[in-house]
Amino acid sequence: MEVKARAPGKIILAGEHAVVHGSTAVAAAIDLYTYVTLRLPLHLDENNDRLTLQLKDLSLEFSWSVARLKEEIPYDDSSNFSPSTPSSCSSETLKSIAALVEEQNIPEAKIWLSSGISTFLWLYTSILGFIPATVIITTELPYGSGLGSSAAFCVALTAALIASSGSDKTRGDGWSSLDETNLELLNKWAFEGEKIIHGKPSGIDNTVSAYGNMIKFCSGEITRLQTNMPLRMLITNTKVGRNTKALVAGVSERTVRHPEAMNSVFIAVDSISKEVAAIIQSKNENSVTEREERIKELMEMNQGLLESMGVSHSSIDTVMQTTLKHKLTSKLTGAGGGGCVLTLLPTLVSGTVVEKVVQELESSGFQCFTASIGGNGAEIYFCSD
Ligand SMILES: Nc1ncnc2c1ncn2[C@@H]1O[C@H](COP(=O)(O)OP(=O)(O)O)[C@@H](O)[C@H]1O
Ligand SMILES: C[C@@](O)(CCOP(=O)(O)O)CC(=O)O
Ligand SMILES: [Mg+2]
Repeated sequence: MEVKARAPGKIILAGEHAVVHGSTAVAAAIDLYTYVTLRLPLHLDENNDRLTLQLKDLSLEFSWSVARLKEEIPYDDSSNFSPSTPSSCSSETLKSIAALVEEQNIPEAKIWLSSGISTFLWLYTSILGFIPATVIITTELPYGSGLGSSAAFCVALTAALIASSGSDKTRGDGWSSLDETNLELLNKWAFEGEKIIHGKPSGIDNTVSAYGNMIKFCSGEITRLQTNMPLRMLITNTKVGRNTKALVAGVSERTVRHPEAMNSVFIAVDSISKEVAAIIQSKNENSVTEREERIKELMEMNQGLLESMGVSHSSIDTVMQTTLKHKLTSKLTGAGGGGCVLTLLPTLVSGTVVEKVVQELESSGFQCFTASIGGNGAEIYFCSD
């Protein structure tokens, strides 16, 4: 049996990092996806007892004997493996899983994949149990750049696992969404996966990847945003590698050192995000240009506050200065420290200006692209046997 799933990356328009500390944030899905193909054998075969993970874009394959996974990963014998009860990975289990990942001799230059592979083993064995399969992953998202590759990976993988474990294998034509109950379940499991990669995620990335569109998010509360405002963003990847877990931990450490000052920052971010959400949703009482001007100013303020949290980077400053020369406003998106930067492209900005900005940014070694904002969330596809 073969099931495919896909889940989108995201941009955070306002509120990253502060959202981990209870502030509101606004995020939107983008049309860049992570795809998972899950192949389960039709009949269990004694000669094939392997769980294989192929990361196609990286030409890497990892494989474990299922019997060995069962020996090493603690599990509760009394429970039927069931996707219906999301639970956290204990530190004891994570330690055993990390040892299984370490044995795979991941190339040193790709060691950042370890947390993703651990997450794979944990989500797979928790949801499907110890059965052989081949799982193939491809992605259109850059890894570790602020566009939510970790969440798209967790969401797409969980969607494929839930789809293949469930009784409801409604075989619609092409890609179809999950029903509300499964979507909620998927989101909970994906959040548990994100915890292994991020340490202390807010849950905004997995939520927007699972549900799609545009959301306002605060302490796990989700508001789906409806908008008729054409929002165009240029995305610039500084290609400076960084790691969300370390950046999130850095902000928490700063918060311990300066609780009052940082809490004031988080309160300010909360107001900014709420205002961004209100502008995006407002129904034409202001012209698009006026609304864009207000969003521009709020992005500028949000970027200043992200700088005060210590998550910006000289490469981000370069993007800011380059775009500002053309009167365009930018802010980092995601965890910062490098990664991707968003630049608002107002409706009235000319194509020539955009071309010029892109040319300048690319001559500094950055990569620019646009993505469509606010598309579908997680989807599944049952392939005929
Ligand atoms: N397709 C994938 N396959 C395996 N691991 C992945 C994949 N995508 C993301 N990851 C994991 O997520 C990590 C990147 O997540 P993170 O630092 O949160 O950045 P972002 O989510 O912004 O891309 C990678 O180091 C890897 O462990
Ligand atoms: C910094 C943060 O707000 C977003 C991280 O996004 P990304 O992993 O950099 O794509 C963390 C979180 O909300 O979990
Ligand atoms: Mg991430």
